[in-house]
Amino acid sequence: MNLVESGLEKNKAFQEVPVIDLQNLNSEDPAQRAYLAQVVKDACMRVGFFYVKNHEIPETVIDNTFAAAKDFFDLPLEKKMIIDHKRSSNFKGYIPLLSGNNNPDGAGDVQEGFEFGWEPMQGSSKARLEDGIMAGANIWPSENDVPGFRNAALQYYHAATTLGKSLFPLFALALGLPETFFDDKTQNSAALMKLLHYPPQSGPVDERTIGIGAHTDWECFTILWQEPGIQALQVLNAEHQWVNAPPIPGTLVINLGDQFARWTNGIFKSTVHRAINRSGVRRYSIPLFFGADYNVRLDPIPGCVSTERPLKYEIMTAGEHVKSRLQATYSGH
Ligand SMILES: O=C(O)CCC(=O)C(=O)O
Ligand SMILES: [Fe+2]
Repeated sequence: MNLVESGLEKNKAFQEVPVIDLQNLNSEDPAQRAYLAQVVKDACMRVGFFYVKNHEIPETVIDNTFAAAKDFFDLPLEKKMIIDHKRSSNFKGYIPLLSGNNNPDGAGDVQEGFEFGWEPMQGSSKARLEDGIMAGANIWPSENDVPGFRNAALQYYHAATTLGKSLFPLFALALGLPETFFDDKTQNSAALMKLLHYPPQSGPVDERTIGIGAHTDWECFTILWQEPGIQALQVLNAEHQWVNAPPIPGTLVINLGDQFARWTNGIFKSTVHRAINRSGVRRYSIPLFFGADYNVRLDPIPGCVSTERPLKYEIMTAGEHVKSRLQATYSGH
């Protein structure tokens, strides 16, 4: 069965998000890697979301970043506004409550965030290729206000992008491509990371004003850490039911975004999701959006276009897509 045919077969509504064990991700045995790729392929075509265990981001790195996020969001608003994302190029820095609107029918997301992109660990001299239209330095809160924040956030960023890089060969195998297919398209770790804080919402909640409104992510895939013990994330299935994706201890969520949907002409699903915090307490999450290098054109991958499945998307570069989505989300509403 070719990719288009198996994509059509998978249109049944899922009822839960599968859990995938990454233990054999770097196995020497190609049969083990091929088996893992089959499991991933099913999740990508049917759900667009899966949990991963044995992801190898150390627990201490997660704990330190979680603690740093809490310290940052606890700062007085005027300190956070010094690094308002509107002052930076490409929306780096602090994103105040209600300033983003992921769902165009919504009235603003009930979350505040801090967003940044690649930079070397302090002390490293590693250089980077040009980011073109997505270029822009990170802006950080002062070290006096949140000691250790920058270092903790960068540790997590580098651990998560290492995980992200190691997933591309698996996605390539899942698409029937050589494992190295994405190597030259993902040299730069074009990944944006966000720390998010969702205040609780109680009583009758207006569907237009929730933690993060219904949306798809924009890059190839997202690596999402959710605070343990708090249900908030929901994923939309083909029957328009919201399926809960609660945090599962020891796992991260991986969800596909628009760049993979565009590259595969919709065979890999960029699934709609949202988050609502009705837990009564604050909730934190950490998404890292891992994309193709910003100058890469998202031409459809061989085998994903046919007469029954004509090209669905206008072709653009990865950076053009991310930039246009950022502008739409933060342009005021
Ligand atoms: O906080 C979450 O669980 C989801 C966040 C999300 O979907 C996003 O930032 O794109
Ligand atoms: Fe998302």
